[in-house]
Amino acid sequence: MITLDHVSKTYGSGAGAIHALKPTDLHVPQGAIHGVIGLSGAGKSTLIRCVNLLERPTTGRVYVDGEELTALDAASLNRARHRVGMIFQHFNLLSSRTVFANVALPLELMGVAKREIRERVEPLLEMTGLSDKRDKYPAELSGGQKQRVAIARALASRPKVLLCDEATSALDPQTTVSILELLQDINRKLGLTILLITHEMEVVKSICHRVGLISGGELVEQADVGDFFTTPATRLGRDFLNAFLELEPPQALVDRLEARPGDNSHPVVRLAFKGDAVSTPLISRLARDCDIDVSILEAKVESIQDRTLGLMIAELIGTPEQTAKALAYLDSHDLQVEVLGHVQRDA
Ligand SMILES: Nc1ncnc2c1ncn2[C@@H]1O[C@H](COP(=O)(O)OP(=O)(O)OP(=O)(O)O)[C@@H](O)[C@H]1O
Repeated sequence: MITLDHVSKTYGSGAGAIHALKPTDLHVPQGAIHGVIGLSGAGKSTLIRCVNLLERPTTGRVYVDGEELTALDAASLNRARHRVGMIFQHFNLLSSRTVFANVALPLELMGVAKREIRERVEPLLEMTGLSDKRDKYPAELSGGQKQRVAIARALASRPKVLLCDEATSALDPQTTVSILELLQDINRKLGLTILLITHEMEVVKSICHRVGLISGGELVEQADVGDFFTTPATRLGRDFLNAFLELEPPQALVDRLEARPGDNSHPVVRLAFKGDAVSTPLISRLARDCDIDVSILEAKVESIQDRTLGLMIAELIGTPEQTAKALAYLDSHDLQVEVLGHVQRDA
């Protein structure tokens, strides 16, 4: 439904040029909810704004619903944009128009007759839970209600694709949940394809099917959400996941961690179990088979959509030979092992 073929965006030229988006390929199939996550300045906004050509890409081609937008003249692009709705972090409503009139605006601009506008806007207000707010002005609404108006307005032209630019970043956690549920509902009921950008893992975890991680203007990894939350492929992906899961070793331990093993030190490991490994008594087998002690420092189990993820920070206590055998044992099983460092036993 959305295809980016080597799309890049460079601001400025010469020595001062900013390569906000390096040549990027992306495909979002019909009906999918696809997230793009990244740190501030990574290029998220640039990427999403290239999809509807709010930013004209420097190179590459953009296809939506089988049509190459980058090949269209201004009038055809204007028509094609009706198939691409967009919502923004700060809602972008017209303060002088009521809720009804804000939602009706795109239809007025398309020249739709008044009666038909009414027939199309009323069900959208109902779907977004705004029927009793139809005559209110944006200033009289909460942030969540404003975003609902923006969603209804984006849907007015019956788009095939909805672009969400940090749509929940200005909302409190509870309102965020209700807006994400609305987006999921719309995706299911209307089969609408959604591309969203966010810096919040919670958003990706809640509603996305697939996710891309963007860094320095590059999509550095793309994965199904279940895989991204269990086995991120990049260091940055793991950093996002660890920050989200809040599974960091206690500071007192971090202060004692050394990069290299010492005479009487033991490895401290972070383990991520997924699938069957979560319910396997791996740690007791590890202790038995490798003849070591395992001191569990932190542990938790998370549900990520239909997957279960177990996480643990543990110290492996034994002789260097025993702990080396234990690490090899862990490596040979279906889990992710990261040695965080080594700690002196008697320190
Ligand atoms: N119009 C512009 N002119 C020049 N540089 C720009 C322009 N827009 C964005 N940039 C630069 O491009 C890079 C990517 O910006 P972009 O807004 O896409 O990042 P982002 O991931 O959306 O960040 P944030 O989450 O902070 O909004 C940044 O270095 C930014 O400063």
